[in-house]
Amino acid sequence: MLYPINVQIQDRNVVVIGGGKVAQRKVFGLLEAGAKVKVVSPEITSDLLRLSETGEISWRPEPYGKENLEGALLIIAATNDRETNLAVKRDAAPYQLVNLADDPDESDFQVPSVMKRGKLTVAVSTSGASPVLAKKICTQLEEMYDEQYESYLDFLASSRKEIKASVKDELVKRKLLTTIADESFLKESFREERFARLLEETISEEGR
Ligand SMILES: C[C@@]1(CC(=O)O)c2cc3[nH]c(cc4nc(cc5[nH]c(cc(n2)[C@H]1CCC(=O)O)[C@@](C)(CC(=O)O)[C@@H]5CCC(=O)O)C(CC(=O)O)=C4CCC(=O)O)c(CCC(=O)O)c3CC(=O)O
Ligand SMILES: NC(=O)C1=CN([C@@H]2O[C@H](COP(=O)(O)OP(=O)(O)OC[C@H]3O[C@@H](n4cnc5c(N)ncnc54)[C@H](O)[C@@H]3O)[C@@H](O)[C@H]2O)C=CC1
Repeated sequence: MLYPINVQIQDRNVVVIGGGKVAQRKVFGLLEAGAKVKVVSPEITSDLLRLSETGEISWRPEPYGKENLEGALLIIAATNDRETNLAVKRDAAPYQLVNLADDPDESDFQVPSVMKRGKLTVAVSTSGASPVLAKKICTQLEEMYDEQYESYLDFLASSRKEIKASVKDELVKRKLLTTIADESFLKESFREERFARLLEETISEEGR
């Protein structure tokens, strides 16, 4: 079974071996999350070339060698050469996580399909059974969780901070946190005001 985590990779080193379509898709996702990406491949796509020219990625125009893995937190082997991909897995240190684009079973991690709405991230995995289905489910989720969730999550984040800072009783705190996650707050046009009133009432009741 796979253990899902959301990794903070801002400014962390990630090495991508291979520079084709699959490598490119992985690189785009990694850059979005702020990773420092190095691509190792004799040839790369025109989009990757552009990224290397602007300095958004570094490119080593050479075939894979073991030394390329040094200092990487995550490694993606996305060449079209199975032997090379397997060599990457073999050469990696035990503390490095390797993704093999052509071998779910040998991979230490798999890249899910992702749907984002501001602070909301939904990652869908089919454990390699059907990446197409994973993508389709994300598209359905995008309709279910539309644009209004972006500001709603910002509201929830700031309200939750206020609740944690000002309400002492654990039960009351839990009740408030559950209340603001109710759909009525999603739809409410004046939710900040409604929340402020609710918090004020709760605090004054607690003080009694
Ligand atoms: C195991 C995994 C490893 C990994 O890459 O991490 C893996 C493995 C393989 N994919 C293959 C094929 C395709 N992959 C896609 C698309 C995506 N693949 C992604 C992830 C994953 N793919 C991981 C499991 C995720 C899961 O299932 O939960 C996504 C979600 C994320 C991403 O890649 O960023 C991204 C959707 C992006 C989005 O959401 O937009 C498409 C469709 C398309 O390109 O549109 C096809 C063609 C159709 C088909 O073959 O089904 C093949 C066969 C290669 C061959 O036959 O040569 C293998 C190898 C094998 O199965 O052995
Ligand atoms: N995980 C996924 O989402 C998917 C995985 N695949 C698999 O991913 C692999 C790559 O697919 P594409 O990107 O479409 O292939 P591609 O043919 O577009 O690109 C292959 C890249 O690998 C590079 N390469 C080849 N040998 C190398 C070496 N020794 N060292 C460094 N780089 C080397 C080439 O220069 C090229 O840039 C294939 O094995 C395919 O089966 C395919 C589709 C989706």
